Amino acid sequence: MRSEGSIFLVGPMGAGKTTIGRFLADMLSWRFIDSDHEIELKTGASIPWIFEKEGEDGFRRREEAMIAELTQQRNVVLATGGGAVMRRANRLALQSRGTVVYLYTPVAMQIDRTAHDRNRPLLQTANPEARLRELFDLRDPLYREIADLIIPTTDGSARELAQKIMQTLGLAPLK
Ligand SMILES: Nc1ncnc2c1ncn2[C@@H]1O[C@H](COP(=O)(O)OP(=O)(O)O)[C@@H](O)[C@H]1O
Ligand SMILES: O=C(O)C1=C[C@@H](OP(=O)(O)O)[C@@H](O)[C@H](O)C1
Ligand SMILES: [Mg+2]
Repeated sequence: MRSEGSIFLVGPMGAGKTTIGRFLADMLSWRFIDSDHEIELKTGASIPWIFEKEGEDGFRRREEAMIAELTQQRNVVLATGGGAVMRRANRLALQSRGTVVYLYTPVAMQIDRTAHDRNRPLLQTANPEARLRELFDLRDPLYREIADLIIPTTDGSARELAQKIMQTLGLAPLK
């Protein structure tokens, strides 16, 4: 396991990648980058808009280009989107260029954390729970395949989980 370079957070929607990533970057005084946010800035459009106009394939193309770029940066905490691991090129980039942390989160908890958020196009369906279960079955093995570290998010606040990641990786807080 590498204790230098960058930290890449992977896991399903509602795992807390964006929230924990911010705390972690702040504690390490590293830059925080959210892949989805960067895609929105570069495209000048929201994630739902991209899915609507270009379909999931269009989004995945943009995401792959973004992950290729962002994984080259040093000393950053990168929150990926939940589906980034679906593309092999992304898995290779994440695995080879930094420390990958899988935020393991059961489906029931993902449901609780995403229920009121309309910004995840894949969950705008009659049965979001079934969709999350389907995605979990497909993706959990891929998250595990590239993870250097697996942190369950079932206990602890986002801040506490960021602290736990830092301690487990042997990284000292700068503040
Ligand atoms: N450990 C946690 N405990 C409670 N709520 C959390 C935790 N981590 C994240 N959340 C909440 O869950 C929601 C989804 O978090 P987010 O960081 O957007 O997840 P992701 O980026 O993995 O999809 C947010 O409202 C966030 O505040
Ligand atoms: O799981 C997915 O396929 C997606 C997860 C989202 O990011 P979060 O995991 O941060 O919600 C976002 O990239 C997009 O809506 C697709
Ligand atoms: Mg996110």
